[in-house]
Amino acid sequence: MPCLCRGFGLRSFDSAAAGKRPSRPEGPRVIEFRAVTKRFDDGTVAVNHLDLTVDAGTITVFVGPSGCGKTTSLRMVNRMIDATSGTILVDGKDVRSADPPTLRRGIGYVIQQAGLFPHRTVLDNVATVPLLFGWTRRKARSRAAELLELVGLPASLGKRYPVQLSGGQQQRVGVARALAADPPVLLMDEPFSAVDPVVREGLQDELLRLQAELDKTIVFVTHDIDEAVRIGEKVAVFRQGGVLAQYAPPAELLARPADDFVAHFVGKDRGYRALSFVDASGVEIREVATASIGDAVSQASDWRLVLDDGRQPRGWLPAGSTVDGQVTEDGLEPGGSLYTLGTPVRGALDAALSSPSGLGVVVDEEGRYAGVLTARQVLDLIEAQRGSRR
Ligand SMILES: Nc1ncnc2c1ncn2[C@@H]1O[C@H](COP(=O)(O)OP(=O)(O)OP(=O)(O)O)[C@@H](O)[C@H]1O
Repeated sequence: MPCLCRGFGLRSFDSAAAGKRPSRPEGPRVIEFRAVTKRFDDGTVAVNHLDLTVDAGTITVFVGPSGCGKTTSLRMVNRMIDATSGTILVDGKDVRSADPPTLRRGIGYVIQQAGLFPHRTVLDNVATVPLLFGWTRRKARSRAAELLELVGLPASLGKRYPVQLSGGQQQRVGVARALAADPPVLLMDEPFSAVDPVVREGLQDELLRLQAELDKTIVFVTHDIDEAVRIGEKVAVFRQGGVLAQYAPPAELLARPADDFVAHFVGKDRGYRALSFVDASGVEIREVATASIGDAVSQASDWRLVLDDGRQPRGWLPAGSTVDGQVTEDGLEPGGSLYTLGTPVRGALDAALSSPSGLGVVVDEEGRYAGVLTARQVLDLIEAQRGSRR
């Protein structure tokens, strides 16, 4: 998908709104929690002495079991909840020194099930904040249309009401609405938890793509560790009582959990999942005999990979099989997963293990055959990398 955000970044928004609100720094902002505690009136300690720095321009994920203080921590940043003690700084400024509406103008907020206004069209939902800033209706709607495009929604959906959208589409609208003021900080509270796993993965990819273009400081709350390690550059694992158990990049969390609680929380197959963060560029791929649909192959003495006209893999011709005449789709065994060059080693291992020939098929970014590799090669690489870390 082409970059759709060019030309309507912060500057264009500010200039269009010139005179309507004070200017503010442009870059992403750092968020610091310093000894932050939240005790509710009934005595519940939701967050207990939290010390944590969210780096500017990163996606940081708060994860942990239900009731461990993730949402409370998030809401203290935009002062929907005030801390009992300690300090939260956004770009070095104590959030308590800002009045909440002004503070929230620089902090987008996305919640589960999008929280859209049901009686407003999709376009008007997204245009809400620009209208609050005093833009004309026409200009606000045109900005909203740009944002819908940015989050991958067709313009035709703008006229619908939220109830007429799928869950995934509603979430995209929620993200578009939160981006409308081009805030440097984005808080996202379980934004994708109400949609099915496939849609959810698409939304996660979309968020990563958006972030690569927009460079926000994003704090993302989830109770799903897989989501956390997929999108987080750093992950904060909370335990009951609002205590921070570990704060680390995903690879470190999986490889070196701080204690039994974190080890249990990140899951029993964490060793395998950690392979998502291991570079596979050291694996040497090799050639294998190939054929095309329609080729005449009298006797296949070894596994042969069958490619289509565009050199994309179609399946395997089993070793020892005798083929009379041409290679046809019917004579093929379905291939395993494909490993795309330049992606993590987990995909390479999966390609080898899922291939009927035992040879994992490697493709380039366009999906064209590039070579094959074995599980043994991948395991040797993993061992070598472990050895070099010791
Ligand atoms: N207004 C309140 N008054 C009293 N206790 C509260 C209040 N809001 C939240 N809590 C309690 O604070 C603790 C932390 O709640 P919080 O919503 O931050 O957890 P969470 O980790 O986001 O949970 P979940 O994953 O279930 O959303 C919980 O024990 C909750 O019951």
